[in-house]
Amino acid sequence: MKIKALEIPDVKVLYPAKFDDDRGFFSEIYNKSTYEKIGIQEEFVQDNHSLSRAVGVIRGLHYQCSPFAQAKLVRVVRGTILDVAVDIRKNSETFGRWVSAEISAQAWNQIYIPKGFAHGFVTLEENTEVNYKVSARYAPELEKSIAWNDPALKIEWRISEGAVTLSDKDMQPMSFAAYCQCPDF
Ligand SMILES: Cc1cn([C@H]2C[C@H](O)[C@@H](COP(=O)(O)OP(=O)(O)O[C@H]3O[C@H](C)C(=O)[C@H](O)[C@H]3O)O2)c(=O)[nH]c1=O
Repeated sequence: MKIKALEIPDVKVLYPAKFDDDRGFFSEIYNKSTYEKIGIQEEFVQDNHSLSRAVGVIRGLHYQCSPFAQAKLVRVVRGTILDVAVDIRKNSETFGRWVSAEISAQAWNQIYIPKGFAHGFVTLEENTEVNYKVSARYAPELEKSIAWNDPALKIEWRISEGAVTLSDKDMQPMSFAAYCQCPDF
């Protein structure tokens, strides 16, 4: 499988093989032993699927605190997202830096995001459906949000601020400065 390490090498873009034939195609979209060999050791315990109808839907930046911190393996089954991961590990040399990658059904790629990152994406096509595995169950009481448009992070979302659709939760996030006062990783 082709792998592309991003500027923060713990975050990887994966390109699973896709076997086309006259009937259509076949692809192993996850295989524990294959993924362990490339360093993805987590046991994934939950699969998520979200549909975002509009272009410019931003979901994020989210993370769960220990003991339910989540590694994520994200793919897109319809449409396209710009996926963003922010390093929020206080002792990391890339603390506060972010990486992004375009993940799409067309490219048939995936992005692996370890624990210790705040995660989000913006949809770049209508009716985009995202499937992702997480390594810990949903724990809403331990879930936190950092502002997607925090000036301290300067994330390039490729969408103008006026064209963004957010959940109520994502309209009341904490600032990155507030996170830095009491980091969770
Ligand atoms: C995340 C989650 C949500 N829910 C319920 C809770 C709400 O009633 C509803 C929508 O949840 P929320 O608005 O938090 O969904 P997203 O905004 O897509 O959240 C996700 O956005 C970014 C991309 C992430 O990386 C996280 O996986 C997750 O935080 O689904 C569940 O029942 N289980 C879950 O694991």
